[in-house]
Amino acid sequence: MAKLYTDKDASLDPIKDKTIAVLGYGSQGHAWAQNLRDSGLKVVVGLEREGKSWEQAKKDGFSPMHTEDAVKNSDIIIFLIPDMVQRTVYLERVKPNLRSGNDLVFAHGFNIHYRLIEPPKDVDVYMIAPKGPGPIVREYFVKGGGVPALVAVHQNYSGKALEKALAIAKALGATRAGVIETTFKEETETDLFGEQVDLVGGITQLMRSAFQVLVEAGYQPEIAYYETINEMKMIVDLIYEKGFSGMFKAVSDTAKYGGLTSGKYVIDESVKKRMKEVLEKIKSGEFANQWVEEYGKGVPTLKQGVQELENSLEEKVGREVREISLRGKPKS
Ligand SMILES: NC(=O)C1=CN([C@@H]2O[C@H](COP(=O)(O)OP(=O)(O)OC[C@H]3O[C@@H](n4cnc5c(N)ncnc54)[C@H](O)[C@@H]3O)[C@@H](O)[C@H]2O)C=CC1
Ligand SMILES: CC(=O)[C@](C)(O)C(=O)O
Ligand SMILES: [Mg+2]
Ligand SMILES: [Mg+2]
Repeated sequence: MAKLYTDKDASLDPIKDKTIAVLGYGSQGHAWAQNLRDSGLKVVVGLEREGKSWEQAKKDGFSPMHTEDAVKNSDIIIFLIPDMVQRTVYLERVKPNLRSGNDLVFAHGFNIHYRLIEPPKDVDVYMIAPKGPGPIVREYFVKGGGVPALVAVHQNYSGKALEKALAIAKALGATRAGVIETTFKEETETDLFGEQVDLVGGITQLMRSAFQVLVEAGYQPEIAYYETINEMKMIVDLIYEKGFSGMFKAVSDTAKYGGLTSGKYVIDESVKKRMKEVLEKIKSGEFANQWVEEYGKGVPTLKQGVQELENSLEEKVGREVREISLRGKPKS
């Protein structure tokens, strides 16, 4: 197994006297800023303008400042703004204020790997990539746990980049679980692949298609929602805690037999073949170019997709069904 870093392998010493700028106060930003502060580190929040994030940061006890001021006042600069925004913010606000010996830190390798950001030689460039959504990074930390993370070093000017990456991972709570070392290339390509074919894209489409088949066949939408979408969480929780075999142990033999046979019939080799095409587009940079172009046009495809999803029957039914399910979910 890959080397696993846990709490005992990481120390906050290399960064305890540094000031850390967290740029962005969204999904990851709010979690990092608060976790690092609660771990005793000196954190400033840097934002472009006064708005929703600014207000939220103030509510959480920070005194947010404009991006360039946060950069001027810090040693370590963490990019927790959307991937497509990072290049412009880097060129306009960060680079002009960067000092030799500063650190540029990322939660995902996109901008460095695809060379949208090309840092000068005299800074450290490293990454701590949590393998979970921002709100969970905060929630687990508050409850005494942590979301696992990957660390990677792109540029090691100080010779201490890995130690600092592990220190931040520790302050985030990630070493309470475990941290594995990777490269910017491996993290970027696998993260994009996972979210596209599986975590975000694949699972959504799988559940929606199953829901639609039942509804189109005349079954009640609420029944279809329970069966194809709502129950997924319980199945995934079992996989998360006990693996596929553990999940199989919890379901009936009928489900095991039908699942094994029909599962492989529906998700067959042709699906794997298209997954490989997706991976190739990620590796070649084609996906990155496509996304940059889409962003430049004002994200029309993204907007249309989100709109279609929001207006779908599965979302409408889901809002009603979730109320019922959440009522039964134990509070903890
Ligand atoms: N969302 C997640 O759970 C995960 C995100 N990541 C990575 O973390 C980084 C941050 O992602 P998220 O937290 O999802 O970002 P987000 O979309 O939640 O970021 C919102 C923040 O960025 C600021 N922002 C938005 N547009 C801006 C603009 N044009 N100029 C300047 N600031 C702007 C907002 O004011 C807000 O504070 C990305 O590199 C992402 O790939 C990595 C792991 C998981
Ligand atoms: C939450 C996460 O890890 C993702 C899916 O990769 C992301 O939000 O980019
Ligand atoms: Mg991810
Ligand atoms: Mg991602």
